[in-house]
Amino acid sequence: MTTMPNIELAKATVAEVADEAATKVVAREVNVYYADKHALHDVSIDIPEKAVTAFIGPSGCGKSTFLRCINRMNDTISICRVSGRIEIDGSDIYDRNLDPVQLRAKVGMVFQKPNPFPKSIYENVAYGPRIHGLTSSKADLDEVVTMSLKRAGLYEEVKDRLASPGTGLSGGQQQRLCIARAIAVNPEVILMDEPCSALDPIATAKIEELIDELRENYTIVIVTHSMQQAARVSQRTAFFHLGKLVEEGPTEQIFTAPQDKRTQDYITGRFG
Ligand SMILES: Nc1ncnc2c1ncn2[C@@H]1O[C@H](COP(=O)(O)OP(=O)(O)OP(=O)(O)O)[C@@H](O)[C@H]1O
Repeated sequence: MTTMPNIELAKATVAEVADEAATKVVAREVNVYYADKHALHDVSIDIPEKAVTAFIGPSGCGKSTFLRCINRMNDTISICRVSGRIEIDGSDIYDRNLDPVQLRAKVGMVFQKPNPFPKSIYENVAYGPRIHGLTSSKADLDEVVTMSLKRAGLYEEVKDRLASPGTGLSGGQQQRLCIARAIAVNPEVILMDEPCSALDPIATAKIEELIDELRENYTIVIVTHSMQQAARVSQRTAFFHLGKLVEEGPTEQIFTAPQDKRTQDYITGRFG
């Protein structure tokens, strides 16, 4: 049995959440190239609905590259080429007729560094619903903004200053604003690329709590450098190494009884 010191597992176990959940995202033999560099090799994985899946692994192993495949953010990198198949709810997201802008509303993304628009708190959240035509009146839009800020655990802190700039908030509040912005367009999947790496421990703890709450309504995939964080927030964990998905499974199993020696070496701190 392999154990990490001080590892505290997520409150909801896989048995309670992921095992019973339907599969939301299916990836089969996904390969990614940046020009001639083969960055991701034959990645196949099933990601369960309404659960948190963590991607872990040493720097440069391809975690972010694979995350970006799930909402076609790699399309924006000219030298990047993706092959294989990724389905969400059974539909091919690389279908030529599919509009990537619509896809990215359904599959929202939260980045490493909070990146609010240089606009008011209200406008940061209202922007997406407005451009996607999701609301029919100002009252509707107000309701979506309020609900999104509440779901992101930020409303109480900002309700009296919705017209103030989003960039004036603390780092942790800005990251929750970015989560509210993603939520406002009714996503089904939220991708988070190291969402706490620029935050202090208190702001990090708040985001982790929020991730646990959001799990009830959304499918969440999080890239993290912190194994403790993966253990605390996720029900499933996937370990990547040198562009390959080495092993994935219930988080508890990955951290206590990994099948592959590379996973074992990584989680016990032997490399990475
Ligand atoms: N835009 C890009 N252009 C060229 N190569 C890239 C690009 N993005 C990533 N790569 C390369 O692809 C490989 C995988 O990178 P990726 O950022 O996905 O890894 P990662 O596991 O997320 O790393 P980290 O933990 O350091 O963020 C690396 O070798 C990286 O240098």
